[in-house]
Amino acid sequence: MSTETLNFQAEVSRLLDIVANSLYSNKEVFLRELVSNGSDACDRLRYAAITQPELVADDPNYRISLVPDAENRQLTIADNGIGMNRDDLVENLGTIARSGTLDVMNQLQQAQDENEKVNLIGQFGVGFYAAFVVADWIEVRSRKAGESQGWRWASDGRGTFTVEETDDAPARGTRVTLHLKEGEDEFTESERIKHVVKRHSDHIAIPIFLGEDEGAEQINTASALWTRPKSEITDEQYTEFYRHVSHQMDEPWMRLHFKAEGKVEFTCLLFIPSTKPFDLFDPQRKHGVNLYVRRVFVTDDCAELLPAYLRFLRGVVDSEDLPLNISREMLQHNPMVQKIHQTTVNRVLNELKKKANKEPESYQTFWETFGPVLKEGLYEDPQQKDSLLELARFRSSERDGWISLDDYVQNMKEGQQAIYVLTGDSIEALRKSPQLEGFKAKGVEVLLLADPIDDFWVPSIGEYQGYTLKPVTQGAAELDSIKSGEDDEQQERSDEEKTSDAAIGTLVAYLKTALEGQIKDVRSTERLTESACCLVADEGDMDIHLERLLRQHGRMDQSSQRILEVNPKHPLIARLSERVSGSDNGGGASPEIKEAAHLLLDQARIVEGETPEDPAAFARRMSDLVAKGLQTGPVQGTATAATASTGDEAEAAS
Ligand SMILES: Nc1ncnc2c1ncn2[C@@H]1O[C@H](COP(=O)(O)OP(=O)(O)OP(=O)(O)O)[C@@H](O)[C@H]1O
Repeated sequence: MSTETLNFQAEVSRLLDIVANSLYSNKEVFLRELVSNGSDACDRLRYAAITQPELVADDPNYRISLVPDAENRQLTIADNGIGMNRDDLVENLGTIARSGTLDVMNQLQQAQDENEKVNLIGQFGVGFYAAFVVADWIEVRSRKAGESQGWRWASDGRGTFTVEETDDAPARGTRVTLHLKEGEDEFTESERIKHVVKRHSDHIAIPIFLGEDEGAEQINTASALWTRPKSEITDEQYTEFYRHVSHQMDEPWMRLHFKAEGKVEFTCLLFIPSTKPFDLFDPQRKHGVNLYVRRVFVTDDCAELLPAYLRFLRGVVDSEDLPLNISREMLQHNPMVQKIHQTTVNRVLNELKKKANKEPESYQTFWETFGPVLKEGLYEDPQQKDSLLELARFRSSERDGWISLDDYVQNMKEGQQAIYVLTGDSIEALRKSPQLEGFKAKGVEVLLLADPIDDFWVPSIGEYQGYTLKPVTQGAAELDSIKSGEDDEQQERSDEEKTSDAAIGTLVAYLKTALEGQIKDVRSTERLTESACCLVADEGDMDIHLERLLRQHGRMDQSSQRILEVNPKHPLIARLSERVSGSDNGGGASPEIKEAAHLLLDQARIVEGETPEDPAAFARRMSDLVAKGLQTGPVQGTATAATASTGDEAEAAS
């Protein structure tokens, strides 16, 4: 078969440019990446050989060899792992098959800081392509285990690569030959190579040799890192291992290394990254923990091993008890896997609690990065609800920074029966929500929740320490029973206000009639202090923000009717009450007031982040009122009950 010349996927070409520039200061990592690929290839073959021992019969000892050739300025990285055939070469070394490719490419182009770029590249697993930082061109010769045909792939990393059959491939596995650029001779020097391997690849469990002949020297420890005693592992070795398993280049934020003994025996070496992996919100929600059985890699895709809400974990779980030839299907309902799952979740959550107590500031950065994922557990894992609630941190209407539920409970007012929450699209918008006004006036703290997941877990939580979690947008505001410490003043005000109770009652009745069919009810509220009106959900109805989210995602097509609450102390409402109840302007329902009723509802909808049901009618009403306001001349002073009615109504629309 003749030579095929193929184009790199467009993203690969762009990536190659970025890699060449941004990895340059850290170029020795190419060796780590290629050794890591060789090790993965051996791991995969070892697993395949459990059911097909003939694949390795003539060469059962896995190894990686680094072969420098100073004379020709070449370095070859060879492994006797699984190998690649033509299609594998084209697919693996010509494209980036990962989801989220474009996203990361865009982030890469926008990244300013070198470290940020290196980290993004690391998350992406550019692995192999890093070799173009030191090589002009690269040849890959490979023969897949169990196949007879060998293949040669070659490229100078400038847009195209070639693939052809070759007789010159290894008996099994892959040989990557780097034709080093001028000036990169250091990577043919034995001492330099040994140093780089010791530094970045000592944790690799497959032996790495310098040279291929009889006298080849093994230059790594070659025992699985997680099996070594903790006291013998340095921080650097842990970090390099983390980078190997996570394909990220950042520092791990936390590590957890333990051996579970008892009914089920296994070793765990887990890490939490310090930066967000680019696919954290990928719909597949896969975790990054590899399953090994007695040091043999089995799969990186055992969903049952860990819950999706811990998918930011990276590392390995190595079981002593599972059968080596276990299939995916068998893993699904395996009681040992379930036990490993439970034990590991408990250990991770406990470790997080310790971190939260000992290093609260560092814990907050973790929470900012992974809190939205951890919160998924609040409705997916009822067993861990209490632990997760203890770990959760929140923004609050009363304080800056993050607070825990315990902090909240300690700050509750006398008579307060619930933990109040408000969900929405952003913390900034929530801080301005009219629903908070009454709570703020009484100094009652409200938790502000702006992650999409919040709408889902809040209803499922029920209580924390005997207090119900309650959205402030739902039900009556219950503020009467909470003491603010200003009760005398409150008393005085309420005497004064009683006079207008009847008038407000009439307005409420009138609004109900005017807006019939559009709302469930109208009521006077204490919830508001500055705004004229707002919308709330009836007790037992779905939260307004949750409903909007579901509608946006096509999971719901109807919208529930809401309750319009009006603030009796607001000048506009007071003036409307007077007009409706009667003495001036003939009383009752003048067309002007009917228009105002619609404007009240529409402004409440707008504040809620919704659109008026009939935007054209809203615009017309508003223009009419403003025009009338202008005809009667400038409005004097601030809006009070004595202000011209048209001025008030114009304000209703603003
Ligand atoms: N020595 C090798 N033997 C067999 N396959 C290899 C080898 N080197 C690379 N590959 C294949 O090429 C793919 C891409 O390698 P690359 O180093 O670019 O990314 P990677 O981050 O290692 O990929 P992944 O994270 O998916 O393992 C690998 O996933 C593997 O399938």
